Amino acid sequence: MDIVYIRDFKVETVIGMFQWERRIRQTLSLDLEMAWDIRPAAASDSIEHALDYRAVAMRLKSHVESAEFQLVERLAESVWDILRDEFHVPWLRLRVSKPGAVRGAQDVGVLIERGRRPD
Ligand SMILES: Nc1nc2c(c(=O)[nH]1)N=C([C@H](O)[C@@H](O)CO)CN2
Repeated sequence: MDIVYIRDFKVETVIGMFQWERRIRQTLSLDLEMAWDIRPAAASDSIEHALDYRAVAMRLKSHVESAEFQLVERLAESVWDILRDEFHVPWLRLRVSKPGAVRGAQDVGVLIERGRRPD
């Protein structure tokens, strides 16, 4: 199985369950691993056959910046919905990190795997 990835993708959004968090924007970091057979793109050398990581990043930036979720869980699932439905990604591993949310920890968050992992 091949992977197209985006690492430490920082996006600002309203996120959190506390009142003070509803009034500010916080920076999240997303790490994505998306299953994709890269051989057709390698053979054709054409973006048409590739999972365009720039297009994915731009779509997710727009989505996350305009979202106002309380939980990182909800945000993670919404990212999977977009990748599955709009980009036809068959399998995703996604880490959503919220830096500085817990004193003493570098970051906290969720790590999910969704979809069917191709062989
Ligand atoms: N499993 C989760 N736990 C917590 C979340 C969350 O999104 N998922 N969020 C918070 C607060 O918003 C926190 O980030 C503020 O410091 C607490 N626990």
